[in-house]
Amino acid sequence: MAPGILTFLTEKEAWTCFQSYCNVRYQLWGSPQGFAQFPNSLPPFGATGLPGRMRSSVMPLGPTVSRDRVITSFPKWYTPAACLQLREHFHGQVSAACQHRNTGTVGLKLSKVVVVGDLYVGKTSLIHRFCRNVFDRDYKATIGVDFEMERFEVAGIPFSLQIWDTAGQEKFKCIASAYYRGAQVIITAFDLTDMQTLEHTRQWLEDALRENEPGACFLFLVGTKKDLLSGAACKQAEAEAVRLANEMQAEYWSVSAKTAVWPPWPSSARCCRTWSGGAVPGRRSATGTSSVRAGMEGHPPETQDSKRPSSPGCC
Ligand SMILES: Nc1nc2c(ncn2[C@@H]2O[C@H](COP(=O)(O)OP(=O)(O)OP(=O)(O)O)[C@@H](O)[C@H]2O)c(=O)[nH]1
Ligand SMILES: [Mg+2]
Repeated sequence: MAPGILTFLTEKEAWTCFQSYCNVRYQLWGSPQGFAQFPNSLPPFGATGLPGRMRSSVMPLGPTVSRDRVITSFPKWYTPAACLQLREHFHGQVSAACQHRNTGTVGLKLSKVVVVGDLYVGKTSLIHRFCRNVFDRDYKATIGVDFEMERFEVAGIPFSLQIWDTAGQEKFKCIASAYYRGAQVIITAFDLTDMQTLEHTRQWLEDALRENEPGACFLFLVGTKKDLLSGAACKQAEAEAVRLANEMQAEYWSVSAKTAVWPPWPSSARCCRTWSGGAVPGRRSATGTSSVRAGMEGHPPETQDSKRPSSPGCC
C-alpha cells in the first residue's frame, strides 16, 4: 500500500485495511506459523504465497523443519550386527562446530538418496510413508523415476535429502539407472516375504554403484513388509539379510510402510550431513590407511569408535 493512500483513511480504516492485508497473507501462507514470524510488521518483501513445503524453501525466515526432522543425536541402529556405526551422539567437536556454524565451506546442504530394488517390493510405499505419512494398498508401478525432497536439521544445520524413487520393472531400468549418478546414499530394498528379491539386491547394488565413485556412498539394505511375517520366518529372513548386509557393508533395517514410519531416513540424513560436512571422513584406502576427505576446518578424522572404518564413515 502506498503511504500516500493512508493520508485519506481514518486510523480505524487504515487498521482494518492492514488487518485484511495480513489476513490475505495468512491465508496464502497457509499456517499460523507463517504469519507469526512477523507479528509486528508486514511480511518480508518478496515473500510469496506458496503453499505447504514449498514455502519454507522460499521464505528467508520461514518456519524451520518439523520436530521429527530435527536430528540432534544418532538415530539408533536396527541391529548392531549390521549397522554403519554404534555411537549415540555426535563427536563434541562436530557439535561445537555446528553450533557455531563453523562447518567450513565444504559441507553439502543437500544429498541424493537413490532407492532401488525389484518391482513390488515396496520402495514407493516406504518413501510415501515417510514423506507424506500415507499408505496405499493398491499397487501403482513407478514409471521411470519419481522424486521427493525432505528437509532436516542435523546438529542445528539445515540439510535436505533428495529422494529418488526408481522403477523396479525391467522395461524402465535404463531410464531409472540414468539417475543413479551422484548418490550419497543407496537404499536397496527387498521384500521380506519373497527371498528371491533379496538375492536380486546384489545386482541392483552393483548397477547403482557402477554409476558412482568407489566408496562414495552409504549403503542401506532394507527388508520391507515386516507386518506380513511371523516371528520365526521373520527371524530367518533377517538372519540371511544381515549376512548379506555385512557382505555389502550396508546398514540393515526391517521395516513396514503399512504400520510404521521408517526410521532409516533420519539415519541417512545424519550420515550424509556428517560425512558431507567432512567431520568424519575416515575411510580406508587400499593400503589400509585412513584417508581424510576435505571437511570441517581443523577437525581430525574420527575412527576410534566407528564400527566400519572401511565404509564412508559416520561420526
Ligand atoms: N502389507 C504391506 N504391504 C506393502 C508394504 N509396502 C508396500 N506394500 C504393498 O506392496 C505393493 C507394492 O508396493 P510399491 O511401493 O508400489 O512397490 P515398488 O517397489 O515401488 O514397485 P515398482 O514401482 O513397480 O518398482 C503395494 O500394493 C503396497 O500396498 C508393507 O510394508 N506392508
Ligand atoms: Mg514404485
